[in-house]
Amino acid sequence: MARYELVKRSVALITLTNPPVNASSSAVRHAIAKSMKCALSDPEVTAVVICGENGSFCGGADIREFAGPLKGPPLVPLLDAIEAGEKPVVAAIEGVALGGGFELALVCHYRIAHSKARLGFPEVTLGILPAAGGTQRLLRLIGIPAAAISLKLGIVDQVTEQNACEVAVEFALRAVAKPLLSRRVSMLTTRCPPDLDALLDAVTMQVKKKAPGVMAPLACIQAVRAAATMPYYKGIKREGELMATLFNSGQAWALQYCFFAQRTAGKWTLIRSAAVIGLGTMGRGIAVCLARVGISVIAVESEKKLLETGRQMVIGMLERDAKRRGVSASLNLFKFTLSLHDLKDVDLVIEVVFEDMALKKRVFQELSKVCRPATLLCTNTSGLDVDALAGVTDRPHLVVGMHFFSPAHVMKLLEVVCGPRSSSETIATAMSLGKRMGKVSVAVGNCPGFVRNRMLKPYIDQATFLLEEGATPEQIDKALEDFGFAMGVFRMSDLAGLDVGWRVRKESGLNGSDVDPESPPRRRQGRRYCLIPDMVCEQGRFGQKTGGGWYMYDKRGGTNAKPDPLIQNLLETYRSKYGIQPRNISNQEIVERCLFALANEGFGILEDGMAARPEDIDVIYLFGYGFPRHRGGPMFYASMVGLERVLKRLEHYHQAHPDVPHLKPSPLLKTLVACGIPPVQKWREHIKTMHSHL
Ligand SMILES: CCCCCCCCCCCCCC(=O)CC(=O)SCCNC(=O)CCNC(=O)[C@H](O)C(C)(C)COP(=O)(O)OP(=O)(O)OC[C@H]1O[C@@H](n2cnc3c(N)ncnc32)[C@H](O)[C@@H]1OP(=O)(O)O
Ligand SMILES: NC(=O)C1=CN([C@@H]2O[C@H](COP(=O)(O)OP(=O)(O)OC[C@H]3O[C@@H](n4cnc5c(N)ncnc54)[C@H](O)[C@@H]3O)[C@@H](O)[C@H]2O)C=CC1
Repeated sequence: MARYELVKRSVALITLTNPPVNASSSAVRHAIAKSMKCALSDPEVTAVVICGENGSFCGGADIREFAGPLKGPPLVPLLDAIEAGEKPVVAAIEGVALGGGFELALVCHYRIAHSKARLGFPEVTLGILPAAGGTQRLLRLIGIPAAAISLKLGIVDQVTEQNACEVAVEFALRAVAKPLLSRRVSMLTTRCPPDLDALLDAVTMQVKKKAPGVMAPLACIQAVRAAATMPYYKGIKREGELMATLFNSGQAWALQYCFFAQRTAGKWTLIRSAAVIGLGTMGRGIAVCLARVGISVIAVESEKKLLETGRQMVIGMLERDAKRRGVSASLNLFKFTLSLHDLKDVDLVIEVVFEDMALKKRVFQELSKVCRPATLLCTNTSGLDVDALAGVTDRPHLVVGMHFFSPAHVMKLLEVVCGPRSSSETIATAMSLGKRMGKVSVAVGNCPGFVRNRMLKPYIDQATFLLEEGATPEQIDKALEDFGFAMGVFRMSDLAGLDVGWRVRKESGLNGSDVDPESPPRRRQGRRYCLIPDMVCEQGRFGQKTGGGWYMYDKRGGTNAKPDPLIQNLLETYRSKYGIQPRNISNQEIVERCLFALANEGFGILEDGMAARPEDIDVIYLFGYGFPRHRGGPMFYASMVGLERVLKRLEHYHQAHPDVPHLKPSPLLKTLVACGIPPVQKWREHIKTMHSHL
C-alpha cells in the first residue's frame, strides 16, 4: 500500500501503491504512518518525498470505506505529525491530488506538481467537506477569496513537465538545510478581505439559490469562516464538527451512492453466460478468461475423451490462476458437454474448433438453429473469412471475430474482427467483453490474417529469404534481439509452433497437392516462395513442442534453443540444389528488410481500411508480438527512422528482389512522404476514409 525506499542515499521516498487512484484506504494510511516513522527516526534520512504509483498522487479517502466502521489510523493526527516533523517533506504530484490526497499534499512542506496534475477538494460532491484540515490549511495558504492558478496562488512550489518524483527528490536535497517553520501551512494566518462577512453572506445566498437544500456547500462556507476567524486548532475542531454532521446525513450517503452508481451503470453488460466450442490449445485459455471475470461457461468438445482431457486442463489452469491471484477458483461457473443443444440460452458463443472452413461453417449453421436469436456468435479463427461464417447463420449482424492469441489466458491482445455485416452493437459488445477480460482489444477489418498475422507474413517471409541468401536462424534472431525483441523470428516461431503456418500454407495452395506442377522452382502464385519452412515441418519438426524446429531443444517442450547442425545442413543442401551462392548479410540488412517489410504491410492495412489508425497497429504489435516498447511499435518506428529513408530502402530492396511484392513501397507511404512527412498521429488525415472497413 506504500513502498519505502532510500534514494540518493539520504532521501526517503514513500510511494503510495493502491490502484487505480492510490486512495488513502486504512491500509494506505497505516503504511504512510509506518514509513514516516521510519524516515523521521533514521539518521541517514535528511528529507522525505511522497509520491503515488502509476501517475496518480492520491484520489483522496477510499470512499468505499465510508460505508463501514471507520478503521485504521485517523487522518488528522497522521497529517499533523507529517507537518510537524523536523525533516522537510516534499509532495511529488502527478495525476490527481484530490480530497484527502490534496490534504496530504498540503501538510508537506513543499509541493512539486506536474503541469497536468489536478488538485482540488471534490468532497462536496460526496456530501461531505475536506475534514482533515483541508479547509483550514488551504485558506491559510491562498487567502480568501481565491481563484486563479495554483502556482500563482502559492499552492505549489514548482510546476514541472518532467517526472515530478525525480524533480521532487532533487528539490528535497536542496531543502534540507532550510528552516521549516514558515512551511507549516497550519501556522500561517489566513489573509482575509475587510468585507469578509458580506462576501460570505453573498456566497451563501448564491449557494442556496444554486443548490437549494444541499447541506455540504453551506458547511464548507462555515468552515471557511472558521479558517478566517479562528486559530488553527479551533478551526480544525469546527471542521470536524461540521464533518460529523454531514458524514452521517442521508445526503452524504445518497451522493456517495451516486458516485458508484454512475460508475456501475457504465459497466452494464450483455454477457453473463458464454459457451466455448473446442477445448484445444486456444479454447481452454479462452474459457479461463471468461470464468475469471465471473461469466458462466458451457464448454463443448466433440468426443467424450477429449471433453474429459479438456475439463482437466481447464480446471488445472483455473486452480493455478486462482492460486496466483489469491482468490478461489470459480469451478462452479463451468458446465462441460458434448451437445450443442445445451447452448440454447447462452448470451455469446466463441467457436474455437480446428481452422477448417467447412467444419466451422457446420458449427455456425448448427449454432443458428440451437441458440436463441439474440446470442452473439464469435469465432477465434486466425485468418478465415468471418463474413463467410456469418453468411451461413440466421444472424450475420451478430457474428464477429474474437481473435485471441496463444496462450489465450496470458496474451493481452484481442483482435475484434469486424465483418461487413457485424453490427456496431455486436462489435461494441465484443470490445467491451475483451476489456472486461483484461485484454487490450483492437477492432480490425476482415481480411486474410487480419492485422497481426497479415503483417507477420512479410516479416517472416523476409527472414526465410535471408536464410536462402546466406544467413542462419541464429544470426537473424540475434539481429532482431539486438534491435529489442525478446525473441527473434525463428525462436518465436518455434515457441508458437511451426505446424500452424504449414497448415495455412497448404490451405492456400502454397504447398502440398494443390500446387501448380508448372510453377517454377521457389515461386508460387507469381511471386518468390521459400520452401525451407515446409521442409522443416515435413521432418516432423514443429518447434519446442516436438523438441526441434529451427533450433534443437533438450526435450519436447524444452525452451533452451541450441543451433542445430541438421538445419545448417538443410540450408547448405537447399542452396546448392537451387544454385544459390551464399553471401555475407549485415545485421542492418536483416533489421531493415524484416521491419520495413512489416511496416510497409502496415501502410497497406491502413490504406485498405483494415485498421483505423497507425496507433492501433502499434498496439497490436506491442501486445500481440512483443514488439520492443521502447521502439514504439512498427509504425512509430518507421516514423522515427524517417519515412523518406524507409521509402528509399524499400525501393532499393524491391529493385534487388522484384519478385517480392511486399517490398514494393505502399502508395500510402509514398503519399505521406510526398505531403511533407506528417507525424504518426496525423497519418489518418491522409488515409482515404471512404475505404474504411471499420
Ligand atoms: C461520529 C462520526 C464522525 C464522523 C467523522 C468522519 C470523519 C471521517 C474522516 C474522513 C476524513 C477523510 C477526508 C478525506 O480524505 C475526504 C476524501 O478524500 S473524500 C474523497 C475525495 N476524492 C474524490 O472525490 C475523488 C473521486 N474520484 C474521482 O473523481 C475520479 O475517480 C478520478 C478523477 C480520481 C479518476 O477519474 P477517472 O479516471 O475517470 O476514473 P473513474 O472515476 O472511473 O475511477 C476509476 C476507479 O477508481 C475508483 N475510485 C476513484 N476514486 C476513488 C476513491 N477516492 N475511493 C475509492 N475508489 C475510487 C472508481 O470507483 C473506479 O473504480 P470502479 O471499480 O470502476 O468503480
Ligand atoms: N493455436 C494458436 O496459436 C491459435 C489458434 N487460433 C485459432 O483457434 C482455433 C483453434 O485452434 P487450436 O486451439 O490451436 O486448435 P486445437 O487443435 O488445439 O483445438 C481444436 C479443438 O476443437 C475440437 N473440435 C473440433 N471439432 C469440434 C466440434 N465439432 N465440436 C467441438 N469441438 C470440436 C477438437 O477436438 C480440438 O480439441 C483455430 O481456428 C485456430 O486457427 C487462433 C489464434 C492462435
